[in-house]
Amino acid sequence: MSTETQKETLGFQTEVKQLLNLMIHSLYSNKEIFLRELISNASDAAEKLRFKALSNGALYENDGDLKVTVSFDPEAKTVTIEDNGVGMSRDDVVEHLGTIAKSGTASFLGQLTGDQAQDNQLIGQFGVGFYSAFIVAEKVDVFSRAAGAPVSEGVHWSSAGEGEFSIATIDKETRGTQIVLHLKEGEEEFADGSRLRTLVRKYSDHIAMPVMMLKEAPLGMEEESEEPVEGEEAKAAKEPKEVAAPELETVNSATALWTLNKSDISEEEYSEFYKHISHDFGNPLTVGHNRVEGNLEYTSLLYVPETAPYDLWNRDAPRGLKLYIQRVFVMDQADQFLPLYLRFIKGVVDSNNLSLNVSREILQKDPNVDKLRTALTKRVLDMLTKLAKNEPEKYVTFWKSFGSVMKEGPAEDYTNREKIMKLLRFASTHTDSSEPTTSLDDYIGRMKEGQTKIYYVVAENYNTAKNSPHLEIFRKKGIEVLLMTERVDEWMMSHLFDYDGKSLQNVTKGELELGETETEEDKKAQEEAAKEAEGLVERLKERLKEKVSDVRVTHRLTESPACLVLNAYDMGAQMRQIMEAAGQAVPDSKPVFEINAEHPLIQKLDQEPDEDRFGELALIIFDQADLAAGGHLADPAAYVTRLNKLLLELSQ
Ligand SMILES: Nc1ncnc2c1ncn2[C@@H]1O[C@H](COP(=O)(O)OP(=O)(O)OP(=O)(O)O)[C@@H](O)[C@H]1O
Repeated sequence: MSTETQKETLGFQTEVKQLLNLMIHSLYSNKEIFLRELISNASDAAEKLRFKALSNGALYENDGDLKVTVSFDPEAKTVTIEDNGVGMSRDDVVEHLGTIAKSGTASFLGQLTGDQAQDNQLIGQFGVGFYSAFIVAEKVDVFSRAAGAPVSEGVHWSSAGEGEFSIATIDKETRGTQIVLHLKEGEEEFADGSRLRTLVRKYSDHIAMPVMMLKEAPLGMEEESEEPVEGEEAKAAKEPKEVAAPELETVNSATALWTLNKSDISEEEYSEFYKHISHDFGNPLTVGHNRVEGNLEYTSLLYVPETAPYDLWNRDAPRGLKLYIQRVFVMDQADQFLPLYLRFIKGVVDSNNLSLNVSREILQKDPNVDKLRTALTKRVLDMLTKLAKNEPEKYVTFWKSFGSVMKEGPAEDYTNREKIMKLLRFASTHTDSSEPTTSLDDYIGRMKEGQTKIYYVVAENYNTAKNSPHLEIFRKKGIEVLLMTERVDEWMMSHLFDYDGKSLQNVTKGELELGETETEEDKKAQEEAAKEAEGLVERLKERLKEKVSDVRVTHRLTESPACLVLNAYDMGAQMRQIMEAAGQAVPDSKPVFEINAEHPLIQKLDQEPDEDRFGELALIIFDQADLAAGGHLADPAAYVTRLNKLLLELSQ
């Protein structure tokens, strides 16, 4: 290696240090994956060059034979992964191998607890990558030169993975990147030809780039041709050979997985390819592989991951599919091909309809992109529908990871609204569990005779929802109610009005209508109760006029004395909190106060002659109704004072 100039030592970004630590510990039991990660990067680099060279052939520097080479030296205890891809400039190296550019990394790493089991789970959300080299290496040397840059602009990066790295400028004849791992003590097993071959075949069989290794001659034997040889050729073959330079051979299949027929691909191969493109540790939950011919020609290989990445909520984080055009890699994170609410999908789309001469800007204008997006969206929704139908348990796993993102769907994608609604899952009073397993179709299948609406409640958490006073009458009548507790629920429901001809009804809003599940007798009894309580209602209206828009006798309650009901078009508590937290002005609205005229406390209230005591008691019942539905009192201290006063009086 030529002399090094401009050598300097730099510190890793704090996040890199943390990540390195985490990775080395949590991946130790799966350490061999470093090879997959480095080969993935090398193969990506070669594919990137192929694309760039379409518009600038000089980048090939007369070597268009793209490949990845793996070699080893048992004496020096090294493993080397080399590619002749795009390579990196000095700035690229500092940026890519010294920092983590992904937004949200710091806050993700801030969640680390020091508890290994818990932290190991977290790393699963992050994805592996170059730094996995340090699982097996005590020192890593990277030699790189960007394609097209002069020989004198090579870079040598070196680090022991302990907080800093050195970087120097060198001469590098060949473009691309060479990564030399100096194996840790105890990891020498990797400096072995058959071990490496096995790993390449296991993990990197179906990447598009050939992975080359030196041919291994059988021990103690000259290499022999397998073809039967005759005559002159046979004579020549028997003559002693010059010791030729060792030859490289391709170790993997080197055919991009999605170009094969489904029937020729094993589940394992699908999983390995998923890890190759996603840098995920785990297996995918499900995969969809389709080849479509005709006007719109494409192959898609789409994966649903099992766990959500740490930055799922960052709607600006880069994501999307890997785009290939006529088998040539064009770009990562092509986010034009799926709507945002499907941003968790990983995969590849390979199309024949787009021009290889594309950029992100051109893609935005190409009508074929819209067609592909429509087709791929449908594919994903069909894939999920199939998963829900055939493997409901897996579907619940999916829903727990990505359900809240899917809930952005009905508002974002009007065309597919019905399909998406079919995929929604909720907790429900029917299952008596917080697991989101009930679909709208399940609900409809269990509707009572005469029931025309789908009832739901939105609350901060499962217990508040389940124990909400608003559910009392539903429980009594055996009518199921969906329990919604996610932040996006109220927002989503504000975009949905009906499903399969049944309207969706929030049980805490508007007048309660139970349709034909109510008998004539029920209705008569309600009218009578209302009449009897007219006096009390008037008194309460007067007393609470600052706080409520109306007071009426309820028929929702069987056990609680009172509840608060929102007017049909008012914003619910959850949306209100979200808007307020975002600093938005929220219109003021007063609830309706509904009282259970049969409740002993309400009857006591009715009989209270002292107007002051009546007022105090009314306020307590009002605040309690708010509390029971998960509300946050406007003046909690005043409530406590009133209640204590009452308790004292009672104990005297
Ligand atoms: N062999 C290589 N040739 C060229 N660039 C490389 C190579 N290996 C890594 N890089 C650069 O370093 C970056 C960081 O690599 P790393 O493996 O840590 O992240 P990554 O998660 O693989 O990145 P990506 O999400 O793009 O795959 C890569 O995105 C790439 O730009």
